[in-house]
Formats: sequence, structure tokens, C-alpha cells
Amino acid sequence: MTRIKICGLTREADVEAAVAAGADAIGFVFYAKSPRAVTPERAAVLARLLPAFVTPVGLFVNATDAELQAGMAALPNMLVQFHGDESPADCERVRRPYLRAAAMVPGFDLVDFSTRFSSAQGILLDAPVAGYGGGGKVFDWSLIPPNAASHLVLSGGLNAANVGDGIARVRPWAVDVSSGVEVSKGIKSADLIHEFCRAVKRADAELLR
Ligand SMILES: O=C(O)c1ccccc1NCC(=O)[C@H](O)[C@H](O)COP(=O)(O)O
Repeated sequence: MTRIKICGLTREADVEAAVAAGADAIGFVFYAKSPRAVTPERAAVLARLLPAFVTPVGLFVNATDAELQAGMAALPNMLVQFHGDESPADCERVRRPYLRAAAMVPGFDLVDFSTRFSSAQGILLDAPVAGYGGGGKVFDWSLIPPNAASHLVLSGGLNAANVGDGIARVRPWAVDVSSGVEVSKGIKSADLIHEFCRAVKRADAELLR
């Protein structure tokens, strides 16, 4: 079963729609230069809408220790997502489970990267975009070597139309989407969220046939 992360939420209605559609994780962008960024206090309010078994994910880009601490204090149970240039030591310093994003460019050594970040709970594969993420761009999935890492999160420009192909070709642990379920940056569409989640379930069912 492919897990689903919906990222860059800023509104209660969008969190409720993502939970209702079957999302397994909800991403909140902290401090990054993004129209999707929310304060830790705002994220804490939104995260109170999450029922059991739906994980809050706090997303950081080269954050300061103070910013990381503020985010983790606001959401003590969140999974941290490092989406900048953070080193393994930077990631391990928070002493809690984390995701590490990788910008997939030709020649990128994903096996080495996964080994360097072996303590990560997952490696999120994203397209390289200015500002590090949320760009709505698909990268070349053939850049992903088979069996490169155990818990890959396929990300970057996914939507209801292409996510099934991504699951069939990459067989990721999870998929992650932001732009592909939005009507504008930070404003999600409940219909697009439901369509995306239904497309993931269809793809999973196809793999079981
Ligand atoms: O979402 C953002 O605005 C963002 C800003 C800065 C760094 C990372 C950001 N998002 C990270 C994510 O995990 C996104 O879901 C991922 O980049 C995919 O975004 P999209 O291609 O828009 O689906």
C-alpha cells in the first residue's frame, strides 16, 4: 500500500479534506520562503485536526537551531523533513525521526546519499527547483536506480494524472504532493486531493492484480 503525504497545508478545510481523502501524512512548511509557510503556532492549531495514524510532518530548509526547536516544541510528535542542504550530522542533531529530501539531477548518486542518511526514516525524491521545493516539476524517474533505498518517497510534480505511472514505475514507499492538489500556492482543492488519493489507491490495486 503506497502511503500518501499531502504537503504545504495552510487551512483547516484543507487538512480536513486531506484526512477525509485518506492521507497518511500532512506536511507543514516552516520558515522557508514559500507562500505555503506557516508559523509553528499556526501549524499546531492545524495539527490538532489530525486523528490517530495521520502523521504531521514539519518541513525545514537550512533552518537555524532556534527555528528547529520552535517547530519541534509546537508539534512534539511531528516527523521532521529536511529539505535543504542539511548534513547527516545536522539531521541527527534533532534526535528524532526525520525524512531527508534529495534533489534528483542527472549523475546524482542516490545509493551513496541513502547510505549517508541511513538514519532517515525515508528519502524524499524531489525535482530540483529554485527555493528547494514545491515547484510542481517532475524529474526523470529513470534516475532512480532499482533498490536504491528501502523507503523512498516519490515527489515532484505529482498529480492525479501521473501518480499511477509513478507508482507503477518506481514502486515507492510513499508519494508526496503539493502543487498538484492546489488551486493556488498554499490553497488546496478538496476535489484534487480526493482525485489524487483515489488515483493512488487505483494504482495500488493494479499492482495487486
Ligand atoms: O512546498 C513548498 O512550498 C516548499 C518550499 C520550500 C522547500 C520545500 C517545499 N516543499 C517540499 C515538499 O515536500 C513538496 O511537497 C515537494 O517539493 C513537492 O512539491 P510539488 O512538486 O509542488 O508537488
